[in-house]
Amino acid sequence: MLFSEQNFRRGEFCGSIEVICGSMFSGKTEELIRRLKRAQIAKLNVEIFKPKTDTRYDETAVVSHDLNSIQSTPVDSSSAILLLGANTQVVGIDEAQFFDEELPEVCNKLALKGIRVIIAGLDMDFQGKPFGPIPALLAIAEHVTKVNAVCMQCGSPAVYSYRTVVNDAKILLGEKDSYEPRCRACYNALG
Ligand SMILES: Nc1ncnc2c1ncn2[C@@H]1O[C@H](COP(=O)(O)OP(=O)(O)O)[C@@H](O)[C@H]1O
Ligand SMILES: Cc1cn([C@H]2C[C@H](O)[C@@H](COP(=O)(O)O)O2)c(=O)[nH]c1=O
Ligand SMILES: [Zn+2]
Repeated sequence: MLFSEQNFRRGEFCGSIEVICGSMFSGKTEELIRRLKRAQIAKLNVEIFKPKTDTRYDETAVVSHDLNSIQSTPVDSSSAILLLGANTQVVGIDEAQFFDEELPEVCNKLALKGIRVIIAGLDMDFQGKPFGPIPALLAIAEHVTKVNAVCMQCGSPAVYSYRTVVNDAKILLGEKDSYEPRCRACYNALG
């Protein structure tokens, strides 16, 4: 589904929250970058944030698995997003699952200032459990896009991120070395 750059306007107000969720490799970051680059082309002021801890591909840029990228500001809490993003027109946030539980309220405050807030994050962790602030963000968003990866076992649409290494920690940064997207049947080893 394609998104227009402008929300329905009542007077000058155009704030909104969009969430892009799904498993690893489902295209969340690519969709986030696509929307943010279109906002930049439209000459809107855009501020992009990611968790400071996410240094997988780059210290500062948001980078997709296909190495598409866009510059961002790494921050260590959602309060920094409120501080640094309050005077812009569009705020983008990647890897939102790693932020604290205050993130939904921060996004709400930004949207109420008239800002278009676009968030990408994992809806489920490797155990298939809701991940961090994403469920609460899904509840308050105007627009939710759930994207699917391709199951690495059977080729069906994949909604789970299966961890291929033995490690029970909820947070374990990684890519194809430690995760593969799987469909419901393959994730649960059915059939
Ligand atoms: N199993 C897979 N299913 C879908 N895309 C995959 C898979 N493995 C690698 N990719 C690549 O990953 C890209 C998506 O990367 P990205 O947007 O960073 O995903 P996400 O942020 O959801 O992890 C796809 O365009 C595709 O080229
Ligand atoms: C499922 C799961 C993932 N992670 C980590 C692994 C990656 O570093 C990111 C997700 O990145 P992507 O852009 O969505 O591919 O999250 C984790 O720490 N714990 C998990 O359960
Ligand atoms: Zn499968």
